[in-house]
Amino acid sequence: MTRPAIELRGVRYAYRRSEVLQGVDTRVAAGEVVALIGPNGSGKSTLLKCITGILRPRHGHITIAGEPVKGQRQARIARSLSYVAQTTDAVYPLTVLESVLLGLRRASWRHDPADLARAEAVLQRLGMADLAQSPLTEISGGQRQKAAIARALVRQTPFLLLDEPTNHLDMKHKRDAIEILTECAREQGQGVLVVLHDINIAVQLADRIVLLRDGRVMADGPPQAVIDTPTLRAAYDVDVHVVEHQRAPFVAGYQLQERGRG
Ligand SMILES: Nc1ncnc2c1ncn2[C@@H]1O[C@H](COP(=O)(O)OP(=O)(O)OP(=O)(O)O)[C@@H](O)[C@H]1O
Repeated sequence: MTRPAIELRGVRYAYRRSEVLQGVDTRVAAGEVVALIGPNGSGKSTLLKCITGILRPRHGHITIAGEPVKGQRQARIARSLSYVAQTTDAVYPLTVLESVLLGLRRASWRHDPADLARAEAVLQRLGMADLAQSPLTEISGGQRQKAAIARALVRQTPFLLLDEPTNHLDMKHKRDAIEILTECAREQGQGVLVVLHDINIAVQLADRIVLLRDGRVMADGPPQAVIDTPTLRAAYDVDVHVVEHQRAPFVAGYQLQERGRG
């Protein structure tokens, strides 16, 4: 039996006249981690927003476990997926714990003890238990990013979409985030789609990497099949060097351009 999946077929999206997504086909199956990479402006965040139903593509089809996103109410889509947006600025001084409980969006002012236990367990898992009572406006950018991840994890939806969830995190917290997202896929069978700029993290984390450039899928496959020197040079216009490290591709660095020397 095929696993439930998010499927995209021929997805096109334009904000105004310029088409930002130019016919994207890909899928994310339950239990799988897919990393979405590509240069700035290649359409990664737009693609995530199309899947969530925040943006409505002009052409193409998106289905979540066989149900078309088109025409579905946001609340219904939200039952199938959790979304962590790129910016996690705090506007309201909710505590970290309150913000995680908000992820459950219960229609009651009283929090169920089971919800509280679930939220506390997620904070514990992210190493944030000691910050539970801190206002979101008084914690660091990296801590706020982890609170946003916690808000998504507590919902335990079949699919998780995360837009650059590790960009404010230090090495240790990046490693923790990789481990937690891997657990979500392996142990809870969630399908994870994560936008990343750090290609080495994408290689460590993902079963498949989708490389987007100018709104088109340039490569889609296991890390070993997608990450190599010629592909990355073509995608990013940078003289990058990919080597092999622990039997996986590893971006070792890139050449700086000579500017005005000599
Ligand atoms: N609200 C908007 N209105 C108009 N154009 C937009 C809007 N949001 C994004 N764009 C444009 O759409 C293109 C794709 O943007 P998107 O944010 O999807 O790229 P991205 O791959 O996520 O980039 P980054 O890596 O910089 O986050 C860019 O050229 C961007 O300027």
